[in-house]
Amino acid sequence: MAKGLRLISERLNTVDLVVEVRDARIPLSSVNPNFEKVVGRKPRLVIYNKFDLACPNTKQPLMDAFAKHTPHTPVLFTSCLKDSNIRDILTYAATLADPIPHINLMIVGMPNVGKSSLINSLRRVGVGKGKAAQTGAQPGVTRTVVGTVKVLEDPAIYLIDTPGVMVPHIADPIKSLKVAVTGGIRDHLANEQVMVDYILYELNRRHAYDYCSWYRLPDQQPTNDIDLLLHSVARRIGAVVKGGHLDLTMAAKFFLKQFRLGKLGRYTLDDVSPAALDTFFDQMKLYNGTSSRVKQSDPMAISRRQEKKLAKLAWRKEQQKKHQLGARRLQPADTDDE
Ligand SMILES: Nc1nc2c(ncn2[C@@H]2O[C@H](COP(=O)(O)OP(=O)(O)OP(=O)(O)O)[C@@H](O)[C@H]2O)c(=O)[nH]1
Repeated sequence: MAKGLRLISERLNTVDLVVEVRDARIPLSSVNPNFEKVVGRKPRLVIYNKFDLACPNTKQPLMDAFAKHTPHTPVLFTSCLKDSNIRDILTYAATLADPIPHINLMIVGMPNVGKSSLINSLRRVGVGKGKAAQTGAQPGVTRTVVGTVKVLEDPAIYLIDTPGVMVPHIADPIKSLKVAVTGGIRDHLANEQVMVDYILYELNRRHAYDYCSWYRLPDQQPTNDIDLLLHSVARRIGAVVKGGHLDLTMAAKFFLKQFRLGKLGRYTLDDVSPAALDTFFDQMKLYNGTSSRVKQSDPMAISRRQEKKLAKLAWRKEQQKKHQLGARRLQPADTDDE
């Protein structure tokens, strides 16, 4: 994480446009606040990738929020699998070509959001060339800066690939579950059955009950019981181990994969209501230093302020003491003078 941020900041001065890739299924949770501090006010294009897996209704509220809070930051919704809207990225980057003779783009984002896939899509669409970056279903495939790759001839546009940058510790357990179910955390670090339980909760909350018939749940009725679901899934896919027992881990892995492939439907797991988006943008402004408000949510910021305040108080007290001491020292002389 620290290495990733360091690599980004080292290359930043050679970059004309930062292309920040986010996962459209978790448009708020796939943002790394530390990254805001590093990239700050550099020209940026925000990409909501994997839009083919996200709820289509979330596009408009997100666009409205961008127009309201950061009107100079363009935002695009892409799918690297279908190369949809990829040309729009090149078209936007090309607008920077005057006066810059060739444009350097840097692709950044959390693990597994599709950075490498985007590089390959851009090359396919821009210069008709094949794979330049390795992709993978598990996070952390992009490890080092691959170098620069040309994605358009005229005007010349180059790309730098960077490793995914992950928040070191996501304090909010729901946020970390969202990142995990969308593939942002390596599966062996997150419990599959817990992830499936969360997906089940989200499906039920949305009354998305198709799973009941697909996996032949008893009486095709929705359930909150993860065991019941996993037993039905295991039976349906024939996940049986020695002795005829059902393999619930295999069932959980299967269900998770179905969700990630969009087979259970298109879902956006973050709240994109106007109020939630206002809060999100306000927080981001605090991180990248474009807000005049005090950073209440960051205890470090408060303690630093308090530290300064205390230092000021201590200095004043010191001055007062010196003053009093000086006054006391002067007193006898004054008396002498009398
Ligand atoms: N459905 C869908 N899948 C995508 C899309 N973009 C990428 N993927 C898949 O998501 C997975 C991760 O893609 P990568 O391009 O390797 O992601 P990355 O951000 O480079 O990942 P790291 O190397 O972990 O940083 C792969 O299985 C891709 O096929 C998309 O737009 N839609």
